[in-house]
Amino acid sequence: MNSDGPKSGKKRRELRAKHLKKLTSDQEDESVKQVKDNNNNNNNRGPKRGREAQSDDVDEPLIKKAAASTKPVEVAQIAKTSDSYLSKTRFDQFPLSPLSLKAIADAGFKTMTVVQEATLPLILKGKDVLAKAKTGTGKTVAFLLPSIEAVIKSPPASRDNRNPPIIVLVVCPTRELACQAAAEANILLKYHPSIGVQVVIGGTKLPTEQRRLQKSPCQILVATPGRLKDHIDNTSGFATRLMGVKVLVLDEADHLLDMGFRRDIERIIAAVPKQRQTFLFSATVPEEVRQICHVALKPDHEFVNCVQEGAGETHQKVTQMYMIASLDRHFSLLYGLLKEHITENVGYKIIIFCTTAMVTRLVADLLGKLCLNVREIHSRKPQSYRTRVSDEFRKSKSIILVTSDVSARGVDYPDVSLVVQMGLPSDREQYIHRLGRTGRKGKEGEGVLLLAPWEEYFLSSVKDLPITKTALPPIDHEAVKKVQKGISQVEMTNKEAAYQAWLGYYKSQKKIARDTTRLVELANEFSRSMGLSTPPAIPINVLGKMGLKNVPGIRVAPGFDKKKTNRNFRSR
Ligand SMILES: Nc1ncnc2c1ncn2[C@@H]1O[C@H](COP(=O)(O)OP(=O)(O)OP(=O)(O)O)[C@@H](O)[C@H]1O
Repeated sequence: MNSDGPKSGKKRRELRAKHLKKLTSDQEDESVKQVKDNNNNNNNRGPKRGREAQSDDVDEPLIKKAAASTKPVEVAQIAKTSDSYLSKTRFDQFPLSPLSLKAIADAGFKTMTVVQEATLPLILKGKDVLAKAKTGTGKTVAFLLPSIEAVIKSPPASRDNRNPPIIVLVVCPTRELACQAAAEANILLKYHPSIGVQVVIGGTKLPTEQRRLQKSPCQILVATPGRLKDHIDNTSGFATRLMGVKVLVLDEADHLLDMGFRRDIERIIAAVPKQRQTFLFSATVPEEVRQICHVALKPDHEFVNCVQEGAGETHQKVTQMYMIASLDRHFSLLYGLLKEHITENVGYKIIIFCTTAMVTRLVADLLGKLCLNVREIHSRKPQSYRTRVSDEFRKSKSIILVTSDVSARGVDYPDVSLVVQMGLPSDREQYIHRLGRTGRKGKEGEGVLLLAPWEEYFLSSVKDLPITKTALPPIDHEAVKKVQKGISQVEMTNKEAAYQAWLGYYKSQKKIARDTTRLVELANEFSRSMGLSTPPAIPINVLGKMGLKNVPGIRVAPGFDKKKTNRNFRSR
């Protein structure tokens, strides 16, 4: 059970929800592409300009492996002596603007969190910082507060400047996270009316954002990488505005520096001045990221590590369990698990992570048929819907959110009591971030990972975490029958899309995809778990793209809808 947060926390959450609404209210309803698709599709490039042209012409990626030049500032000893995410240091012990301090007091923050205490003095000294701190421990405020100081210290733009400089650029991997960071910034800016924050996140037509940027200029811009790159390429005067950047922040830095975002991040780094301060924050910083962080950070940057490796990477107060069961039992097990948690936890709040957008839709549909209070978020929902559901989930109790990885990182939903991960997480880091949606701000929580026997190998990547095997809960015959009835009521088109998406996801998992005949056998097992006696047929062009043509067990569909089928197997 979660302990209740202080009253001020509730007030702050309400404030943040209000800010979130304001930030996204002017977005149009439009089908949403996968966030990463934003990065890959670059069809609408405008003419190259200055720095952009330079960076675009570079064949070699800017990000190459090199020895990390960092001397880590280990603050693990702070974390060790206290189980709390809070330190004893007050914000007014640092030379911060009195107006920021006033806003911090209004927000109900009494003392700094460990990561804030460790990074602020270094940042105020002008250092670049790579910071690793557990999920839900206040990293957003840690980078926003000194960023606001940088704006305050910058000379105000002259009134007749048509392209007023953007001083702080914050890059986040998902739209939800960008909106949340901007909302947090607005809380800190309560008494700084002359400092503006804007988000550019996609999910709306580019001209709408261009008009908004023009109408209300800002010194702080929060953006997702794909859309930011679109603006660099297509928005008049935008590249000039970016030349004013003094602070660049990469939130969820390890994710932004991995392959899916790398090219976009390289473009963004090339579009801001070399003379700047850069902050990289995340709850996970794998060695590969340490090796390549020099592309964004100065050689003398500090690595602030607030986390002890291994067990220390997750919260002690969050119990972690895994269950191994054949696929045909997963839906019944999930139902049993949810019923048990709901009975034992008044005001429960559950997040279920699924592998892809279409599997998410299927699971949400099924739980809806089973009369559970369920919502869904994934990349195939319009942004306005995602924002509305996200808001509702943030404020509600006794509710279940089924989601893809668009909610895996950074999203700050208070009081989540249980996180269920169904199927293979994409990697160890993603497991940690998803789990981190519960147990935030020192609260308690539970995490359950539900795997099939052939997915058990994943456990070796998290063997240093306190995750223990748990017995399968007994599922009575009635419950199994209820689940079977529920799944029989789920629309056929949703099952077809889920099957194809499932196959696409596991085809991208090297260990499983090595033997394609086995992969298809497993997919057909998944199909049977949806109550289908024969697996859905897949269009030949999609099979070609997946490299699964002529694999035994696959059914080929005669015609194909190129647009629809491509999206099904890609999106999260
Ligand atoms: N000094 C503070 N005292 C109390 N609460 C704080 C403080 N600083 C931040 N918070 C609150 O802590 C919560 C978690 O913060 P935040 O979302 O920034 O965590 P995070 O470390 O970025 O997590 P994740 O790794 O999941 O992104 C937020 O609700 C935020 O408002």
